[in-house]
Amino acid sequence: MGINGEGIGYAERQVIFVPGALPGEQVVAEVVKVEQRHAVGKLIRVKQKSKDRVEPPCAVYDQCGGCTLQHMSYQAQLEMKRELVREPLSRYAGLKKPPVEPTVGMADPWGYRNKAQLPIVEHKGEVVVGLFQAGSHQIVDVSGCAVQHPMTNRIVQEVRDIAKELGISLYQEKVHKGELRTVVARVGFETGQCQLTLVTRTRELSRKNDLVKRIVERIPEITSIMQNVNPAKTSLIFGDETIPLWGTGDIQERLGDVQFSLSPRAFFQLNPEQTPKLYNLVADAAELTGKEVVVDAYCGVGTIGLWLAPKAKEVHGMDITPEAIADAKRNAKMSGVDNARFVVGAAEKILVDWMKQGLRPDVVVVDPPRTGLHQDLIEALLKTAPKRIVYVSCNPSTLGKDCGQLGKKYEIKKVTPVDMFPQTAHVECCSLLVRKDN
Ligand SMILES: C[S@@+](CC[C@H](N)C(=O)[O-])C[C@H]1O[C@@H](n2cnc3c(N)ncnc32)[C@H](O)[C@@H]1O
Repeated sequence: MGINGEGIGYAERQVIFVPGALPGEQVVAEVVKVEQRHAVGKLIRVKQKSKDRVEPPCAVYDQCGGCTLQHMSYQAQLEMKRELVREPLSRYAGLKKPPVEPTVGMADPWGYRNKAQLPIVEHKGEVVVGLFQAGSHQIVDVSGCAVQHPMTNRIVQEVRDIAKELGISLYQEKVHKGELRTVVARVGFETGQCQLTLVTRTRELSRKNDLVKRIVERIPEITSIMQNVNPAKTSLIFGDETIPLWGTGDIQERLGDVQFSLSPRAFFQLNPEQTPKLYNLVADAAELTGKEVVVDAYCGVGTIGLWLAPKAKEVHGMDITPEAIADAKRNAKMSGVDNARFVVGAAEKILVDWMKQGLRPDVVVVDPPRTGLHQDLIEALLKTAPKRIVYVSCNPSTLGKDCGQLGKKYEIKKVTPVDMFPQTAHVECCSLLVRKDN
């Protein structure tokens, strides 16, 4: 299987990637693209079925492109993800037998997402909130999405209906006109609090007051309605300005003993059932005794740092997003943590500054975006050489490459994939790297 969940096979010795095909199957596929080293095929028919093939429950599975593995049994998905993590570790980090544990899965791998982030458009006279079909500008209505929490689906459906009733002006990408562009719905699984963010092209939003009034009437669970203004011609969701429309600005969420306050743009893990499992793996890997200085690099709203703080001497976190750091500071206060500090800035710069100021961390946790660690951070880690690095990654390929470099000084002891995104090919993992001369 490929990293996007495609089946990889051969057709007359030509390597061919076929989305929807599974290992061990024989399929009829139409070649739709030929690249230098491989072709891409569209699945027409399965001639010989894998035992792992299941009927995808979602009605728009073929069109949506959001999930890519609903046709594979959940157990097989978990095994495939373990393999997805193993492969780049042997390729880039030169490990003959990468120490990859079985993937930590969910008991019920549906309805797990706490946030929906969907464009709202007019399509053939209807208001549709959905995802663009892979490789096209055709929008598919996903308002009943099976991997979303039912509450985010409900908010999205209500906004869609109210926008239609009120004739709200909707954004048209082609001509860069219209007002409302994206609906972002977030729910706190533990607290039940709900946040709606309406992303608009303009500061003005016609019939804004009526829209807010109807939302509040129809969704009593809603606690926060915000407007984010994004005037740019861009595929990025959010702009720089966020205006409160109703209720509290942030919503509250709890993971274990830690309390979080979430502003609309702050990153927060999407799967609240799996997140504590991931953070417990980080805590196990860090092996804290209460004496350690811990750095939480790419800390977001402080989640991992605050999880570890009760067992550490002190925690130092940094993140490039100012709102996330503001949330992290508030979260520390709300959770009664007084041994953690959080600073705005690029991890690769801040860690070097802290080292110059004499900080010598025992454990560094890194949780970078999909692009992996910045080269300067890798060099700073090799220089400061903490005893342990705990690497949380959402991209096995950059994890493999970064471990290849860190391998100069570190042994990769244990890697545990965690299935944060069932039904998709994405996989998160927690890796423990221990200094070789330790
Ligand atoms: C995968 S998230 C991890 C957040 C957090 N550890 C968590 O578990 O919720 C990556 C974070 O890296 C931040 N980020 C991106 N580039 C960065 C950089 N160069 N330096 C510091 N933070 C960065 C983003 O703002 C985001 O919060």
